[in-house]
Amino acid sequence: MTEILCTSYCGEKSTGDLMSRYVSKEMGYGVPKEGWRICLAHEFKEKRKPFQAKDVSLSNVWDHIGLGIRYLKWWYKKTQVEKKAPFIDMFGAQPLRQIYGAPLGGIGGGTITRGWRGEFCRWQLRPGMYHYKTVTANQFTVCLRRGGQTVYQQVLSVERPPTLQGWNWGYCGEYAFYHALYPRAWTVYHLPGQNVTLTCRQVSPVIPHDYQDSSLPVAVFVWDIENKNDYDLDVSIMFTMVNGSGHKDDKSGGHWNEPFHLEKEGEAVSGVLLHHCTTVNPYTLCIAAREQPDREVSHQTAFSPKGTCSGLWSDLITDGRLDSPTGSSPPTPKGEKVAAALAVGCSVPAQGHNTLEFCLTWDMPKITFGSKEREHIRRYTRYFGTKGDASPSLSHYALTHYRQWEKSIEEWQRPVLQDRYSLPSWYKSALFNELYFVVDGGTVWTELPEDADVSGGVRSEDGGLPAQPAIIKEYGRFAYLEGQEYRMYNTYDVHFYASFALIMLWPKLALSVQYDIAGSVVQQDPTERLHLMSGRCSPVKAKNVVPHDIGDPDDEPWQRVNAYLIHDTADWKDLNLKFVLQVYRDFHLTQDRQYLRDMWPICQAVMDSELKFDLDGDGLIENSGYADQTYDGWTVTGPSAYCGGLWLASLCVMCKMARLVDNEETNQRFRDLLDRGSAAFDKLLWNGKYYNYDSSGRDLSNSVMSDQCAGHWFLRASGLGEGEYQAFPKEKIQSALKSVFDLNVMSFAGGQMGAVNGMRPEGVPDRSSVQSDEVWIGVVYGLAATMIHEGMREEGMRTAEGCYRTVWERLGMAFQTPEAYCEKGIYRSLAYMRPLSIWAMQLALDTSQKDQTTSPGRIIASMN
Ligand SMILES: CC(C)CCC[C@@H](C)[C@H]1CC[C@H]2[C@@H]3CC=C4C[C@@H](O[C@@H]5O[C@H](CO)[C@@H](O)[C@H](O)[C@H]5O)CC[C@]4(C)[C@H]3CC[C@]12C
Repeated sequence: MTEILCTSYCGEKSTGDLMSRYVSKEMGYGVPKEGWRICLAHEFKEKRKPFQAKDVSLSNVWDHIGLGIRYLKWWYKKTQVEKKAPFIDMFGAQPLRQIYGAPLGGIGGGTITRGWRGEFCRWQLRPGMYHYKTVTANQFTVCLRRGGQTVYQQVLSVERPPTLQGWNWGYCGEYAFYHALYPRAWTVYHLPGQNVTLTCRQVSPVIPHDYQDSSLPVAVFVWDIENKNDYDLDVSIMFTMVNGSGHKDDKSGGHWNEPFHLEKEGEAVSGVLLHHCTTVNPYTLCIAAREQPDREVSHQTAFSPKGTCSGLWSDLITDGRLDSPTGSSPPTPKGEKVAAALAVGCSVPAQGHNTLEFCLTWDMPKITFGSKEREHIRRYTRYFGTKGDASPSLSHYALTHYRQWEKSIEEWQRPVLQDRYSLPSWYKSALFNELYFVVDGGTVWTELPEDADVSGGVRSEDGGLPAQPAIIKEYGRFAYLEGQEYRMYNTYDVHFYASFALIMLWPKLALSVQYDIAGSVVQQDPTERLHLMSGRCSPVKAKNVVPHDIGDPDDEPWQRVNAYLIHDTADWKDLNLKFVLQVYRDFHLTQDRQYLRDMWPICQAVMDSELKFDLDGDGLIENSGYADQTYDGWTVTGPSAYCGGLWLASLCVMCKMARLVDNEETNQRFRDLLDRGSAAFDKLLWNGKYYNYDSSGRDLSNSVMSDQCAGHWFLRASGLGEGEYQAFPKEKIQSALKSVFDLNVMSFAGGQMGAVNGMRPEGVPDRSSVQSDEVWIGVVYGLAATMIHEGMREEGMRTAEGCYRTVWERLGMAFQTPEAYCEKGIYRSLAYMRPLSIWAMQLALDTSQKDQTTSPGRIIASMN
């Protein structure tokens, strides 16, 4: 135990590494202690590559040749014939860019990610479709004036781009650092030789349990200026923004800019609207500032962001303000781009401080997905309308409400940051910063159309789902991608892990997702299609099974589910069980009885479907000899620790739910299955130390799987796992977790990289498949949560710490945590959903701290 604590302590130094090039002593204005901090001059030494076909080991090539050929044919048809983007592009994986910081914007209105060096570099305005492009002209520039003379003017960027040569680039990164504690981030710039420190605080309205402001496509930038000189200064900050996102559409012509001023309720804002007039999904960007008597706001409606761009530079340098012409700019001719600038100035007394406030908003109220079949209305339109004229009022609202947002954010984060359970620093950063994916997961949050019928008019015999569930009507529809590179919405086997963030922070959205999945369970799509792994054709969606995902944003999500076509997931063993387990966990945490009543028939239906996987009738399901579960590249045969464990846990919660709905007969039926299934599980899989990977009897069936206790994890997260609702003997779970800690964690990569998915008992990673020697960060956080539930808190923290430090401090993958990495060289699928499971650790910590008598509903309420 001592050793664990020591390593953990020493590990804290890693943050120091990210700051080793920082030369200033200034620590900025109001920057919190906890979070992810990096000097703008930092360079990550290790440069990893995305997993490619060439990385498949020789021993695994044979198993994948068929898939490889079929994928290639499918890819060719998709990209060259249909001219569409494949949902997974094996030949177009994003190279690793070690640049990302916290995204801007609330949930589901589109996102613009800024890099930690300040660049505007990752765009998701078209719903679910990412576009990675740094727009050079999008910058903040500072102008310092003393006694009516400009003494310093600098673009706050360390870049020295080949364009815009009339601007003063190349700010020295050693004088600045970035600090992220999502949903806020700070950049502290000390201005060398000027005795001035600027702190830019970036605030997005991502507020737990708030279903209004959290939907707004806005972000605020608050600039705190500290003047440590003995003389007064006039300071202006200029915000420049191109009309567009660095996409080729920016030059398609017809875009125009327009200055505006809006005054209401005694508060005024002004700025520039940048109308982006594309035929599909048009939008308006807006840069704005709060007007105050002692602040001067000025603008440049339009400038061309090419050439040297010296005009704008001299405009500002002359008097610290911009020309401020009236009237709109003409529409851009084809081939030309346009940009706008907004400057705000104030005086900062000697040894004093002052503040400037800007915001960025984008208004794309109506969206169509790739198929363009239907129009969807974004959630925020409920409050700001669908006309596309909301930017001024969005800006006004953001600039007059951001303080309240910050208050709520601080109240929510305080108990964790204040170290209630002596939590380590890295964990506080991980917990909040990993939350970026709820917003930057290609997330859409829409209104349910009046004519929509979630259950497709299909009712099960004993009642079934309402056509328009009240939760979806009131709280809208929510979808987030499996990953920015794995473009499928609400991938359910993965959401199982990630769902902890939603159920703990926005429980209504978690339930809304469940209603959509339940609606899809009762539907079918008999269209036959080829599945790439098996090479066989089968229907797109079978009835009474949980879908893999609810569709591809480049097609028509919700309407056409199961974009994933590698396997026929109607035959997957984990999806149905993951639905049942989530239903009960959600009920336990929300105490929503209507939800339980609505989901109960669906749970029964999917459990009945699942029962067909118990071919020998021993009460335990069998895997089918291929990768028929979330580890979709790792073959599993016969009863297995992972799916068998999920099955037993599901039987257990079915008993519990049967009791709650007063259905004794069903309780008995599942109790009988549970008794027989547990005995079979024990007999077939327990080896005295841990549960074997599977019971195939292959050489590798006794591999140690890091995720072998997933079923038990969910029982514990649901307040079960003991007494009447115990599916696994306590001592066996503890022994299994200890084996995983000793082997998958401590015997892998020096105990510094989390838990490898599969480990051989002799201490070498299981290399029998393309996924067994990977580390899945989201699985590791779930494993850590299980350890915490079982009283192995030090081990859990140590396990999770390895992943955080690897991803955020060593590999430069901040705000793009991947699905997987291997010990050396490669990673797979950047910006992935599963790591949101870190919130399961928080639930475990909360649960283990709370008095046994505390009602579960209060765990969520206390996060509120
Ligand atoms: C003949 C060549 C030398 C060999 C070529 C082989 C390649 C074409 C394949 C080798 C490995 C395959 C990939 C393995 C994993 C994948 C992940 C999967 O999607 C999601 O994965 C999650 C697990 O990470 C899972 O939980 C989710 O449910 C899935 O939606 C999609 C396929 C693939 C990328 C797979 C593709 C083909 C190979 C690269």
